[in-house]
Amino acid sequence: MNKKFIEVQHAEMVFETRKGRFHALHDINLTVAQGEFVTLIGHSGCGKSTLLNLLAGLTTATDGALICAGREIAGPSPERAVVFQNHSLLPWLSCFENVYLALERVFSNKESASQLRERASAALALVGLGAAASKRPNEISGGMKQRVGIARALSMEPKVLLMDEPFGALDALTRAHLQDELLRIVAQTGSTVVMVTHDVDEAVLLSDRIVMMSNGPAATIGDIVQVRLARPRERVALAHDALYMEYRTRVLEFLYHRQSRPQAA
Ligand SMILES: Nc1ncnc2c1ncn2[C@@H]1O[C@H](COP(=O)(O)OP(=O)(O)OP(=O)(O)O)[C@@H](O)[C@H]1O
Repeated sequence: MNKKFIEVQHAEMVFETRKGRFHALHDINLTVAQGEFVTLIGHSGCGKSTLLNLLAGLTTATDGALICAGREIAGPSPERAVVFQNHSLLPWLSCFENVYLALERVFSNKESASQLRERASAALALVGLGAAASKRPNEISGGMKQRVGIARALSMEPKVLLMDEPFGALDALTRAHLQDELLRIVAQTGSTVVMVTHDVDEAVLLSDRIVMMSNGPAATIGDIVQVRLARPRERVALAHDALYMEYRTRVLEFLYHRQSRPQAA
């Protein structure tokens, strides 16, 4: 297993704004092992999405280096699939067609239409949506829409799955259900995941490591918690687990004692 599958070295991000330069991220250093599940947590506006966007190649760091699978991240790539909070499905296409369209854009010159159809069906089955493949987004629930977004990302068989608060807009029960689904999917696919979250329980339940970011400007990694809870993880059993509580407390202490909420948030 490659322990340095993703490497972020001394990354800086400065935005040029109408009010001048805004130093969002400072000296970010992080390595992510292949198959590792890493969450980024921190107060609103600290730069979690900015860091995820750098990993996605949607923006470029103003300094430092970002490397994935031995190559510099120079732009977006299907190797690093992104799932956003807003599922961004095309409403006039079925679930199947939404996944298929994304596959066609990337792989149509390498794979036949029947191979792509197989891939799309397999990805929908993986997220438990095989039976809903022909439905349009307005015919399914918010949780199901988000699962289509995850299926679309997984259908690319990405090296890395980047998720920006993928369950942020869902109610608590749907969210819990999708977290369990994600645990199952990641166990099955062995995906490397970097996920932004605001939710401490979500971070402890899902992660191998929780990366805790300091408040901006010039936000950086304040501390990292290594979560040594055995997998598979079961949420009800963990609710009484002393180690789970300890990790939870460590993250809460970081967020509310060491980095209290910024005034403007
Ligand atoms: N394109 C941009 N131009 C200027 N400033 C930006 C830009 N993108 C982000 N910022 C600023 O960088 C900081 C970090 O933003 P970012 O969205 O990464 O935070 P976040 O931790 O993901 O927040 P939230 O949890 O609320 O989504 C914020 O102060 C934000 O205003």
